[in-house]
Order: sequence, then C-alpha cells, then structure tokens
Amino acid sequence: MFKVNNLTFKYPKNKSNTINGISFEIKEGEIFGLLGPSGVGKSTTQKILTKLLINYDGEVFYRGKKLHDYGKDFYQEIGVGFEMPVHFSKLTAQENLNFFKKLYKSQADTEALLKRVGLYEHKHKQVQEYSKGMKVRLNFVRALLNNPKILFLDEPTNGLDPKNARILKDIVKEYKENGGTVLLTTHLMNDVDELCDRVAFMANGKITEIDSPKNLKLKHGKRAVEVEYTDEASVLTYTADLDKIKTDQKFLDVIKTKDIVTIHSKETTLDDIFIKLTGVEIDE
Ligand SMILES: Nc1ncnc2c1ncn2[C@@H]1O[C@H](COP(=O)(O)OP(=O)(O)OP(=O)(O)O)[C@@H](O)[C@H]1O
Repeated sequence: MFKVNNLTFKYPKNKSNTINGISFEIKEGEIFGLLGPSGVGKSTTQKILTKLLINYDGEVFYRGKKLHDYGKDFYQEIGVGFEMPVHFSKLTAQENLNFFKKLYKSQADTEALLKRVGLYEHKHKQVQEYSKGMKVRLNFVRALLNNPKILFLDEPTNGLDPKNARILKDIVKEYKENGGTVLLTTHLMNDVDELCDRVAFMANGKITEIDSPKNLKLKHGKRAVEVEYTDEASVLTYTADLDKIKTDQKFLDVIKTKDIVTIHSKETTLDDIFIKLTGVEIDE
C-alpha cells in the first residue's frame, strides 16, 4: 500500500537529518508498527506519509503512485489519529464530528463508534469539559469517521485506562479484519505484540530491522526453559537450553526427581529486542 525508498528528511532549522535513508513497505491489510526511542523520527515519518511534510528526498509511493502526485483526494482515503488530540474545545463532541464529517465523501456510523468508546452519553458536552482520556477516545473516533483505507495511529492508547485501551485495540483489530491497513507507533510493546503483523525498529534515523514480532523473538531470543524446584528446604531454579534439552542430564534429573514449583518458557520479549536493536531503554 505504501512503498518507501531511501527516505531522507531534515527539518529546515536543524543541522542534521532526522530521517536518514529509510526503506520499507506497508502491505495492504497489515498492521505495521514503527518503533524506536523518543525523538528518533517516528512521528516525522508519519507526517511524511500523510503529506504534512513534503520536502523530503527519496521516494514514497501510495498504491503504486508517487505520493507527491496525489491531490487533496488522498485525504479522503486516510484516517489520522495523532498523539496530541486537537479538537474545537468550545464545540461539543457531536459538533466536532459533524464539522469534520462534512469534509469527507464516505462517512462512518459515528453514533455507533461513540457508543463503543463510551462517549455517547457525553456527546453533547463541550470538549473543553472532557478529560484527557475522553479527548483521546474522541480523537480515535475522528480518525475513523471517513471509513479510511489506511489508519495512521500515533500512541493511540496513551492516557487511557486498561478498559478503554482494550476497547480501542479491539476496534483496531476489527478494522484490520475488515481489510483496513494500519501504521502504528507506540512505546507499549504489549500492544505491538498483540496488534502488529510486522514492525520496523528505528535508531539514529535508520531502520535497523523489519520483521514480525514472532520472527524477531525467534531470531533474537534465547530458546530456554526455566524450572523452579524444591530441594530440601530451599527453592532453586535451573535454566535449560531448549535445543539441548534432550541430553541435558541436570534438567532431566530435576524433572524426574524434584518437586517442581513452576516451569516457564523464557522467551525474549519485545522490550528486550527494543533495547537490543535501538540501544535505548523504553522510556514511557
Ligand atoms: N517542527 C520541527 N522542527 C525541528 N525539529 C523537529 C520538528 N519536529 C520534530 N523535530 C525533531 O525531529 C526529531 C524526531 O522527532 P519525532 O517527533 O519524529 O520523533 P518520535 O520518534 O516520534 O518521538 P516520540 O516517540 O517522542 O513521539 C526530534 O529530534 C525532534 O526534536
């Protein structure tokens, strides 16, 4: 759906490039995660793909045609939920949605969406009376109001409690099941694990790796199993390499002769991979 070749971008006021020659593809119907430490250029990349920043080098194709060659009609096809929700604060949620709906040919059932995200009862309140989480949810509904073919989401669950985050993630999954494509940036690796088909890790303005979360875990992970067992009065642990487990005498002895407290597969997490591939601890 998107093909990005050797994309390079520098903000006019900055001395060095923010994006340093990145290439990737977003396939139709997938949820593609763009991950990396704060300030690495994820939002900048989203802004380029949504035509908000146009002075870049390299090529960006949307549906086989150069993004530069699209006019305003491009916006009919995309939905954008950026991190900082911007609403007309003196208007109600309903008025905000009605205003933006008028810009689009295709219009989603926003009443149903408002119900789904728990804002239906509050739709006649001015947005300035909304909490942060309510504004985030309204922003999400706005991103969907034109039935977009591709959805750009920047930290969509930021500021939401677990119940509301769950509702948003379920809607994103349904959107994908119905053929939608998503570009997602988030610092929440659990969300990435749950939602993303493929992810790209960014570091120093470059992409260091692109793959599915599962393949990344297999590639960078340690295949091991940790067994916790009792030995006389103490609880001990032993970690066995899964690839040598059949001949690991100590592991086999423990399993046969000791009382087992727990056994865990020691899969590498995306958090570990994030740190390995970007060199930075997750900060949010
Ligand atoms: N309008 C701007 N003018 C100059 N520099 C900018 C501008 N917007 C962003 N930057 C810089 O570009 C770099 C990348 O910013 P960007 O917002 O794309 O990062 P990010 O990866 O999305 O970070 P976060 O995870 O914190 O949202 C940062 O160093 C930032 O300071």
